[in-house]
Amino acid sequence: MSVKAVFVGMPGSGKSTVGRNVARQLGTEFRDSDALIEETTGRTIPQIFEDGGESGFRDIEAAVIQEALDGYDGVLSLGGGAVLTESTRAALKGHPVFLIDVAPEELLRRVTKSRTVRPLLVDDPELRLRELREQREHLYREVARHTVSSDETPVAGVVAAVLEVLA
Ligand SMILES: Nc1ncnc2c1ncn2[C@@H]1O[C@H](COP(=O)(O)OP(=O)(O)O)[C@@H](O)[C@H]1O
Ligand SMILES: O=C(O)C1=C[C@@H](OP(=O)(O)O)[C@@H](O)[C@H](O)C1
Ligand SMILES: [Mg+2]
Repeated sequence: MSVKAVFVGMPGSGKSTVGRNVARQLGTEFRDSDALIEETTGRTIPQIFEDGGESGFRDIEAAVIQEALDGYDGVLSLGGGAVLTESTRAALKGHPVFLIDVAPEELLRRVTKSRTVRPLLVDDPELRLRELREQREHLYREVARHTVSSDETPVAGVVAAVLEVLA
C-alpha cells in the first residue's frame, strides 16, 4: 500500500485543486500538507509563519508529510516549498510524484486571483515567484517522475493528463 500520486510545484500551480480532483476521480482519499498542518496545529499558515518564521513552518511541514505518507494509499498535494526539506525529498523516492509546470505569467495571474494567503509572496509576488523558482526548479525536477504542463490547460485537462499516466 503506497500513495497513488503526490503533487509538487510552485505555489499557485494548482497542486491542491488538481490533487483533490484526481482523488475524487479515483474514488480515493485526498490529503493536502497545508490543510494537515492547519488541522494539527490549530493555527493558520500565516500565523505559523508569524510565530516561527519559515524554518518553524518547514519543521512542522516535514513532520506532517512523513506522517501523511505512512501507510497511505490516497493522493497527497504538498506545499510549494516542501521539497526544500531533504528528508521530504528522500521520503518521496520511489513514489509517483507529479510536477505541475506553469509559466511565470500564468502563475502570477493565479496567485493574484487566489484567496489563499501565501506569506512568502505577499510583498512583491512577481519578484518572489521568480526567486522561488530559481531556488527550487532543480528540486522539483529531482523528485518528479512525471511532469504535467498546466499553462493553458483547464483543471479538468490537467486531471485527465494525470489519470492517463496512472492508468
Ligand atoms: N489549470 C488551471 N487553470 C486555471 N486556474 C487554475 C488551474 N489550476 C489551478 N487554478 C487556480 O489557481 C489558483 C491556485 O490553485 P491551488 O490549487 O491553490 O494551487 P497550489 O496548491 O499549487 O498553490 C486557484 O485559484 C485555482 O482555482
Ligand atoms: O511555496 C511555499 O513555500 C509555500 C506554499 C504554500 O502552499 P501552496 O504551494 O499550495 O500554495 C504554503 O505551503 C506556504 O504558504 C509556503
Ligand atoms: Mg496548495
